[in-house]
Amino acid sequence: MDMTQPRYGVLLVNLGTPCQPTPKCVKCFLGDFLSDERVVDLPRWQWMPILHGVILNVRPKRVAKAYQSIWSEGGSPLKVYSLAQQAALQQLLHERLGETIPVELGMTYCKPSLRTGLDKLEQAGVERVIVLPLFPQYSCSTTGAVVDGLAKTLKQKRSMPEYRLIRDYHDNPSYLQALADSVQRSWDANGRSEKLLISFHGIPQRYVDEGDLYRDHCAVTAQGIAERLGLSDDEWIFCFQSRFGREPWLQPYFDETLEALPGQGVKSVGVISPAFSVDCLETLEELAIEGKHAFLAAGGDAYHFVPCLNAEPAHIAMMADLVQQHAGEWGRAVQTGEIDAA
Ligand SMILES: C=CC1=C(C)c2cc3[nH]c(cc4nc(cc5[nH]c(cc1n2)c(C)c5CCC(=O)O)C(CCC(=O)O)=C4C)c(C)c3C=C
Ligand SMILES: [Fe+2]
Ligand SMILES: [Fe+2]
Repeated sequence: MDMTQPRYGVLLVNLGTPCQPTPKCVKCFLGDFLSDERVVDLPRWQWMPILHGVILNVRPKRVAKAYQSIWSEGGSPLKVYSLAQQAALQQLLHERLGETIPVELGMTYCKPSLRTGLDKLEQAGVERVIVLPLFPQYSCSTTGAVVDGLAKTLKQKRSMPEYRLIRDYHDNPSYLQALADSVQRSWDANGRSEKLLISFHGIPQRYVDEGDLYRDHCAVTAQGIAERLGLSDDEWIFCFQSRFGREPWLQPYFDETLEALPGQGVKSVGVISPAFSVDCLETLEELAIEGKHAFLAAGGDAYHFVPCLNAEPAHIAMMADLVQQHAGEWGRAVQTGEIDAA
């Protein structure tokens, strides 16, 4: 074996995000994302006129404003944090293994693309790839779309690497512990809230009725966090945010649940959103800013959003564990022929 060839590489995959918080870039991102049949599965003849005739003319302006309110110096928070994870994971794998395991980032939509991530791994000499979508709970609309995107990318090439997919990690004990610890830190800093809302990005109820594992995965994650914090059943609420379109999405809805709480005598809440590996528009704007306004306007006193795990060491250590477990014999010299050669 070529000693400079890495044993394997890692492709971290996140959803994607606009490159600038402008209506033009947001339109390009939404057009790519919302054209995917995995995300919106209506018949094309029905959906395309709505998408191009209505949504892409109206939504980008409003959503660009929301992106502007959370934009950071390095760009979109989703991209900044995902790149920080990439660098930290490569460094930790190097520390643990004493050799370079290249880690690259690819997005399902927009840039850096899956193609860019895979090309970089190929250029580093990688022939075996662990694909780690940054979606802890499986959904056809996220992880399913990653698999489609990979297939589309590989179709453009004559060769392909061997690859393994980490389908989900919704019940990984280190992931659950890191989430529980992040809530505890928020309580230590802000006081313990009366209720913890464990809110997940929603999907249409119909996808679950048709077999998507997402709701079950979310329920296990939520239960795992509540148990680790020693919460009784009346101290936490399982809910879903970001409804889009007309059909019913997973319920209970975050916004309705939140706004009803002050009327029921609940004046302080904590909010955590474990479906997001990194902070992004949905957490920083919808949950941290809009959620707070809505709760205070409804009569609440204290609202604390618990940030995503981002590039926190416990999170990166969990990712490294996942990668090493899935790499299995790829990570061992005995399988590479080095021992025979010695
Ligand atoms: C239209 C249907 C949508 C489905 C189904 C959906 C599932 C889904 N999404 C995420 C993670 C993210 N979504 C983000 C933004 C976002 N999501 C939708 C729609 C659906 N999501 C839209 C239209 C948008 C863009 C914003 C808007 O127009 O309101 C993001 C944030 C991206 C960023 O740039 O910060 C993430 C992350 C999951 C995990 C999921 C299903 C489980
Ligand atoms: Fe763009
Ligand atoms: Fe989404």
